[in-house]
Amino acid sequence: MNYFNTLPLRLQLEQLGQCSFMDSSEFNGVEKLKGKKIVVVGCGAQGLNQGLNLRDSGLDVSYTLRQAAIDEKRQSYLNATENGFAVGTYEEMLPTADLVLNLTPDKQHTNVVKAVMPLMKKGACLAYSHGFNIVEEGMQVREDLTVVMVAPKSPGTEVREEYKRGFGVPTLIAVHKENDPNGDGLEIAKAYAAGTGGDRAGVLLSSFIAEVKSDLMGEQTILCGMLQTGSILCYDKMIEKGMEAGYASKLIQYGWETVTEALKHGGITNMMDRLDNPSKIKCFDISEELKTIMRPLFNKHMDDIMGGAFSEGMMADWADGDAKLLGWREETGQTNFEKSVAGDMEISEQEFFDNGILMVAMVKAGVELAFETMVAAGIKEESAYYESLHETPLIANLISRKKLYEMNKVISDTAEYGCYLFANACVPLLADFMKSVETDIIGKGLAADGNGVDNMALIDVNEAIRNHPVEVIGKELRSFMTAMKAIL
Ligand SMILES: NC(=O)C1=CN([C@@H]2O[C@H](COP(=O)(O)OP(=O)(O)OC[C@H]3O[C@@H](n4cnc5c(N)ncnc54)[C@H](OP(=O)(O)O)[C@@H]3O)[C@@H](O)[C@H]2O)C=CC1
Ligand SMILES: CC[C@](O)(C(C)=O)C(=O)O
Ligand SMILES: [Mg+2]
Ligand SMILES: [Mg+2]
Repeated sequence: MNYFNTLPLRLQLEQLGQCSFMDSSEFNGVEKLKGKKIVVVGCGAQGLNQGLNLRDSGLDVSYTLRQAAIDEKRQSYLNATENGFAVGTYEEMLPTADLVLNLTPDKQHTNVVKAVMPLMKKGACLAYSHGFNIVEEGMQVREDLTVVMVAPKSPGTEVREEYKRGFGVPTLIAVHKENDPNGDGLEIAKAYAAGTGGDRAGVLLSSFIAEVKSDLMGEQTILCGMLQTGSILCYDKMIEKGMEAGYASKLIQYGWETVTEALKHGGITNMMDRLDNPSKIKCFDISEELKTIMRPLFNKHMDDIMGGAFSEGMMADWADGDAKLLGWREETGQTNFEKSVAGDMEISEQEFFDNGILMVAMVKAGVELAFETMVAAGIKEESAYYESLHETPLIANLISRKKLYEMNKVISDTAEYGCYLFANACVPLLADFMKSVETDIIGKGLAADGNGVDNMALIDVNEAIRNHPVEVIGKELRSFMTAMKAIL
C-alpha cells in the first residue's frame, strides 16, 4: 500500500517540506558507529562504493549476499571479495549486525526486507539509500528496529571518487518516524553520512517522503531523461544535415560533460556566460521555447510521482518481468547515437559551447523546469537544487565514459525506468521544434559577425538568468561547499 497516499494532506505537505541544511558542527564523525558491525546487503553501484568509504572511515564493514550470488561467484561477490571484505550468507552475517544497509535494487526491497528482518537482532537498525520501499510500497518494519535513510545525491561511482578526493557528495538523511524506538535514529544516520563523506559536501535533514518524490522527479526529467532525449535528437539532427558522424558523436558524448562542468562551478549563469553575446541570446530564446513545449511533460511526471501513478506503473512492469524496461534498454542500444563512434578530431573546450548551443539550452531548460516543478509541488529549494542542477554534471560524466549505456548501467533500475518513460514521451514532443533546427545551434555555431548585440536585450537576458530561483539558492549552497573544501 502506498504509504504517502494514506497520509492526510497536512502530513503529506509537512513531510514533503521537511528539509534543513545541517551545520558541520552537528556532526561528530563516525563516533556513534565505532565498534558496531555494519553489514551491507548487495554489492552493486551504491553497496560497493559506500562500503569502501565507510571502511576507510574506520568502520567495521562486511557484506551479505543471496546464496546464488555467493555460489556462482557473481559480480557482486567479486566486488566484495576482491576488495578484501568478508562475505557471508544472511544467516551467517545478519544476526550479529548492528546496522544493516539495504543496498539492493528498489524492485527487490520487499523480498529482501522480508528475508532480512527475521534474522536481525533486537534493536538493530535497517538503512536505505532511497525510500521507495517505505513510501511507495508501505513496507512495515518490525517495531523494535530503527529505520533510517542516507541517500547520496550522486551515482555510486562518484560517491567513491569524491571521497577519495577528500570530499563527498551532498546527501539527504532521514529517520522513519514509525521506526525510531530508541530515539537515536538521527545519530545513526549522521554517523553513516559522515562515514561516506557526505557531511563534507552538505547534508539535508529530510524525510523519506521528500527524498523519494524529489529523487524520482530529478532522475526522470533533467538528470537522465533530458540528457538521453537531447543526445538522440541532437545527434540525428547533425547527421540529417550532413555533418560527419564522428564529429557529431564526439560533440554529444563529451559535450554534456564539458558544458555542465561550467554549471557545476558557477550555475546556469556561468554556463551561459561561456557563450558569446549573440549565442547567449539565441540560447536563451531557445531555452524559453523548450520550456514552453516541455512544461506539460514535466508537470505530468511530477503529478504521476505525487499521485502514485508512476510507482504503480513501474511495479506493474516489475510484475511483468521488466518487459518495458528491457525493451527500452534494447531500443536505446539501437539508436544512431549509441551505435556511433566518436572521431579522433580535436574539439576544444570552448568549441563544445560554441557548437553546442542547443545542448546548453536543453540543460538550462531542463534544470529550470525540474527545479520549478519540484518547488511548486512543495519540495524545498535546497532539495530541488541538488536533484536538478547539482547532480546533472555527475550524470553527464557517465555519458562521457560510454554514452547512454554507461549512464543507464550506473544509475538505479528505478532511475533507468523513469528515464525511458520521459525520453519516450519527450523525443516525439520535440519533433516539430526539431524540424526548425539548423546546424547554427547544433554542430557548427552561429558564425555571427562579431560579438555585438543590443545592450537592452543582453541586460534583460542576463537579469533573467541570474535571478532565477535556482541560481539564487545555488549560489548559497555552492558557497557552503567551497568553505568545506577549504577546511580540508
Ligand atoms: N545507482 C545509484 O547510483 C544510486 C542508487 N540509489 C539507491 O541505492 C539502492 C541500490 O541501488 P544500486 O546500487 O543501483 O543497485 P545495483 O543494481 O547496482 O546493485 C544491486 C546489488 O543487490 C544485489 N541483489 C539484487 N537482487 C537481489 C536480491 N533479490 N536479493 C539480494 N541481493 C540482491 C545484487 O547482487 P546479485 O544480483 O549478484 O545478487 C547487487 O549486488 C537502491 O535503493 C537505489 O535506489 C541511490 C542513489 C544512487
Ligand atoms: C540520478 C539517478 C539516481 O537517483 C542517482 C544516481 O542519484 C539513481 O537512482 O541512480
Ligand atoms: Mg538520486
Ligand atoms: Mg534514484
